[in-house]
Amino acid sequence: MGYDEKNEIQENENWIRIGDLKALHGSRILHPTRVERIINEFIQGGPERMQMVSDFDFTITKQRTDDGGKVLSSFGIFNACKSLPDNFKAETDKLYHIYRPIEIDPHMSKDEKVKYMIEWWTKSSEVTSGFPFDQTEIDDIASKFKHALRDRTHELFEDLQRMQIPLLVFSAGLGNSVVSVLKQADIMYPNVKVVSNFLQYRDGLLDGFQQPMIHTFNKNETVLDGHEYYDLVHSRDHIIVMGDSLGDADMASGVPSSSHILKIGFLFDHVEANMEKYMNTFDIVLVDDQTMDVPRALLELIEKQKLKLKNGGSPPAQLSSL
Ligand SMILES: C[n+]1cn([C@@H]2O[C@H](COP(=O)(O)OP(=O)(O)O)[C@@H](O)[C@H]2O)c2nc(N)[nH]c(=O)c21
Ligand SMILES: [Mg+2]
Repeated sequence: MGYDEKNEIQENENWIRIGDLKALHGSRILHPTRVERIINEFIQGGPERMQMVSDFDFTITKQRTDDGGKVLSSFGIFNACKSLPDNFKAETDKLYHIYRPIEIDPHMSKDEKVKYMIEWWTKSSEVTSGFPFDQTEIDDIASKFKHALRDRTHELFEDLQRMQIPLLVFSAGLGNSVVSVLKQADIMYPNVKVVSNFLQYRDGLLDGFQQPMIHTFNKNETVLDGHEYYDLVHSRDHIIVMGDSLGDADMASGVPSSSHILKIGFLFDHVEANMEKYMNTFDIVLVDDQTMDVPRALLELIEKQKLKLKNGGSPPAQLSSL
């Protein structure tokens, strides 16, 4: 059943109009009435019902930096490590050129792609084996990218921590790089969980990635089955999903069907060619927005309402920047 039909909450004097939300003024929204309704549902449900799920590469990191510097992906950070054997780069490049076109092939179905993606991650894991490797190499390179996080990422993570809202950072990339960037940026708070591919060691040598393998098409909450994180969040049915790739929009599939999900998509490349697909996939499309201002504005509304209820009256003045 579509969200519009449910009409669970009533419009009242606290109803927030989407047109009044300054943070959304530059965004593209296909179904504003639906988005307005979800936002109001989130506000009335409060932080206790919220969870956030975010992609890492080019969602928590920027798609474009102020100085034009390239931002490496989590796999890119690993590949830039100096001690990797000579044949490693050649082999991973070869795999990339075979499988990346399949991953983004608009003519192949998702079901057909899955087996190729499993093949890619499996071969990549095999190549990442049999040589010594020290995590400090990743840390040295990752330290350069702690400044490439979207503007106000620190504030967003602080908001989530203060409101005790769990954040799942989902990456089909390399978890060691993701965690390293977040730790060095001092935002790896206890409410942040990274689900990704982590390096595994055997007898002091690399032994591929740990299970379960996270690839482009299982990057969603179904892989959390049996995971302790699932127990923590499965009752939180108000979900903000953030991503920069179309596949990121599915990251919350696997949560109960009654959940209300608001998907925010960051669009940067080939804006005109991609716009229609992004608008059909994400509820809110942000074009070349290198900040966390929109998710923060939503959280601010939720927090403001909670404080208002607590104080039994008006919200405090300092929370009225919207
Ligand atoms: C197995 N493998 C996958 N990728 C890419 O890494 C991406 C990670 O996927 P993601 O976590 O969805 O991040 P992103 O979409 O924000 O980048 C995939 O979409 C693949 O294109 C890979 N990239 C590199 N450099 N090396 C690899 O071995 C490799
Ligand atoms: Mg991404």
